[in-house]
Amino acid sequence: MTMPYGQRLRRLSAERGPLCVGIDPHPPLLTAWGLPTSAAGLERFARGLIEAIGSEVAVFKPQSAFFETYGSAGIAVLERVLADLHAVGAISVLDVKRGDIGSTMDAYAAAYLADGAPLAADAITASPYLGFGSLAGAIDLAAETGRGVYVLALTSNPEGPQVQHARVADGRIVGQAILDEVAERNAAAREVGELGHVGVVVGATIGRTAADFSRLNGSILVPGLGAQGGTAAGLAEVFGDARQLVLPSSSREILSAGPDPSALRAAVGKAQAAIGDVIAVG
Ligand SMILES: O=c1ccn([C@@H]2O[C@H](COP(=O)(O)O)[C@@H](O)[C@H]2O)c(=O)[nH]1
Repeated sequence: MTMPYGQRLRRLSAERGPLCVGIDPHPPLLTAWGLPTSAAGLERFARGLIEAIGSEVAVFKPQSAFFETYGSAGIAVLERVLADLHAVGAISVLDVKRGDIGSTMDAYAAAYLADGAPLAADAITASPYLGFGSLAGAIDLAAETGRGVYVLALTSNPEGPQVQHARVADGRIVGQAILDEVAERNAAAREVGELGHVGVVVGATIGRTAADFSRLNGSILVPGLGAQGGTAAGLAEVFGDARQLVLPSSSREILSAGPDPSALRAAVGKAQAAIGDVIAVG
């Protein structure tokens, strides 16, 4: 039977360090790497990155938008990137931020979380803003197949609080209500001392927060480091005692060190050291 996502993530983070490298092939990055802004350039960028650092990083997060830009050719590259990540033993979190009515969400789940699906990843990002319950099919399928779902809770962008800080009927902010829903889905894993398979996305940029992560028992994917202004040192302030759950994610800051493989490895090493000073995984 496949190992549950939470266990796989814990094991690999302990081995390689808790770092997620985002694969965000922005056109200016392709140009800076001396590559054409085409599906061929995209492929050399993404697969060259994995060749350089794939065996040293626990988690990669391909950003689907940059692959979709090139249509079916870009999606074909994404399929090969997901296969490469599997081959180097890294965890893939496909950043697709899907969210829809339940019946359609089930189809997205079949596309990304079912065994044998061409675009199957180890986890996806999902949006709960059609209601947390609409994600139930994806969360259930992920549990069955040893995969994960990261639910947007408190995002890194400045517009996020307009929705995520609004109050629900009992006075909690929406972001906290999402954290609490995720905690409920992870409660059974908590009882057996394992990390649950439902994670959340919380930006490194949100600053000091009253959010309560104490019952979460799931991975906290934390984008916003580097290019958006978040720092590894700031993680302690944002997450306090929950920082053991944090999976910091960095895209442009690391990618801009390429294409030289040794420079990419140095950028990864630097990020891992800075994160290691704040988070000890065991
Ligand atoms: O709250 C969120 C959720 C997702 N993202 C995504 O992460 C990367 C960030 O890239 P950087 O270059 O490290 O800024 C990107 O794919 C976003 O779509 C996020 O930034 N914030």
